[in-house]
Amino acid sequence: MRTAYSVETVRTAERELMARLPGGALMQRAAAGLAAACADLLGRVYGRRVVLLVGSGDNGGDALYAGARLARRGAGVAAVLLAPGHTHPGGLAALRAAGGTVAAPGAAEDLIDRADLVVDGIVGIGGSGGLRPGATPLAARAAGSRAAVVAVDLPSGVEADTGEVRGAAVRADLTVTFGTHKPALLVDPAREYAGTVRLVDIGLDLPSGAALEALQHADVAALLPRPAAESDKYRRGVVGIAAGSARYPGAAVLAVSGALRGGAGAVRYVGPAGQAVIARFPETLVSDRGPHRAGRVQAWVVGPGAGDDADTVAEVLAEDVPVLIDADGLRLADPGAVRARTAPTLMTPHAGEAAALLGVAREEVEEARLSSVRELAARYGATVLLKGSTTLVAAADGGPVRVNPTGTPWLATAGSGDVLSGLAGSLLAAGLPALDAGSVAAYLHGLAGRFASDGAPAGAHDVAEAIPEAWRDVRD
Ligand SMILES: NC(=O)C1=CN([C@@H]2O[C@H](COP(=O)(O)OP(=O)(O)OC[C@H]3O[C@@H](n4cnc5c(N)ncnc54)[C@H](O)[C@@H]3O)[C@@H](O)[C@H]2O)[C@@H](O)CC1
Ligand SMILES: Nc1ncnc2c1ncn2[C@@H]1O[C@H](COP(=O)(O)OP(=O)(O)O)[C@@H](O)[C@H]1O
Ligand SMILES: [K+]
Repeated sequence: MRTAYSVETVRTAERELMARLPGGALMQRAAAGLAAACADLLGRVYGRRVVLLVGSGDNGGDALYAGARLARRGAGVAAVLLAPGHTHPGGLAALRAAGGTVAAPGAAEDLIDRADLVVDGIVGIGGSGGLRPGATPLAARAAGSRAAVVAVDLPSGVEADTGEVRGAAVRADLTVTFGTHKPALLVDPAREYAGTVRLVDIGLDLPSGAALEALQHADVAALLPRPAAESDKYRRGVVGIAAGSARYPGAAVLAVSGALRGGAGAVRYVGPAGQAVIARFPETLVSDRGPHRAGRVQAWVVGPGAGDDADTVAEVLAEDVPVLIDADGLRLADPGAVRARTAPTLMTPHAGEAAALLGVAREEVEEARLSSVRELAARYGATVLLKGSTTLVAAADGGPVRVNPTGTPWLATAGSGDVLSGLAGSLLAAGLPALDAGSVAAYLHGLAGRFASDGAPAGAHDVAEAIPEAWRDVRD
């Protein structure tokens, strides 16, 4: 499991460690890791031109000490001091002692244009808000130059704890982060500014309460349902799909296609698209009765392509089994009925649907994905999976938010959300708790999207067909 911790937790862990180490030792560890990453990127250090953008805090100190290490290996290193009266004194002395220089006022732009590497030590976890006016043109110049840009700890200008970007920010090719990932390195839009992320171990002792968790293959493999010798289809779980309408029969077919590959022993379908479903998937148990009388299921999926069928949504919400609400179901569900449920509820909005539920503009959700998903989960007393460029899954009672690492923008294709809802519903029916069902489904779905597209456009049905390949990839 990959984890990310809040700034507050990082600071506490740093304080505890610093109390046990000689003064400055932690910064030396950070600077050594940073210099090594820069050297790897440069390939050859001797004769290279390096520009350090140095802010007023310890982030600038890291950059200066790393610059000193590169200067000792023969690089030409110049520091641009953004707050000249407030530069880390030890770092500056080390740079000078190693033969590095401080850029003359007005020389920064030219230096950046000729640099091989620009190191962003403007601000790290002490930052708030976007870049200040003095730094903005330098960050833009670096982005437009041929130099590689390495961010120290975080790309300056992003919000460490939320992944929000509230103004100008540095665009890095590589971010070298210390001790642990910070949420901004895993959550869009900030994640996109970070480039590749390299974690340097500085010996921090972190507690169990991470802000974010990202499942990896081994975690998912341990959670995947697997049939035992004595399993039968009912013991493996039956998932009910209440989806589709005369207008959108395809949503039902796609939800079923995901459900059939999600580990449940059987898929039961109720709704007006039974003929389309059975024509494509003859193994589906199609019922022409409402959810209440369709026969036992261990979890329901309601909403994909449901049109305006509010009665079916209400009927499903009244069932005392886990329920996944997607698409039209999110709009039709009575919030009071969702909150009143005692069995698990998993809601799977995209940013537009989440915005409608929160009563804000879509852009606000996209800019603040982490706070949006937490807010929705708390308001509805449900587990919420927010889809999109960074898929997040939050439980109602707080705790670490799961961030999905496998997605691909090729998944942004009509109907792929329907496949995800069926897949996650199937995992719920197989007995996974809602947080696990949502995050495992997102993981497999993202991987299936990658396999299905392999760099070219793919349809939602291709994604569904690639789920077994994703499953095997995780299990192997
Ligand atoms: N505390 C520690 O033990 C360690 C800290 N390390 C480094 O120290 C950094 C944190 O250092 P600091 O606490 O000094 O904080 P920063 O260096 O991140 O920020 C320092 C100052 O920058 C100013 N600032 C805030 N927002 C700004 C913005 N948007 N634009 C420009 N300036 C802004 C503020 O005056 C703030 O106090 C970490 O990110 C990491 O790079 C590492 O050396 C590892 C050890
Ligand atoms: N930019 C993106 N990067 C990665 N995944 C994305 C992106 N945009 C959409 N997705 C994924 O594609 C799927 C689309 O689902 P959804 O928006 O519900 O579409 P539909 O309603 O057409 O099925 C979701 O799994 C979502 O996370
Ligand atoms: K930085």
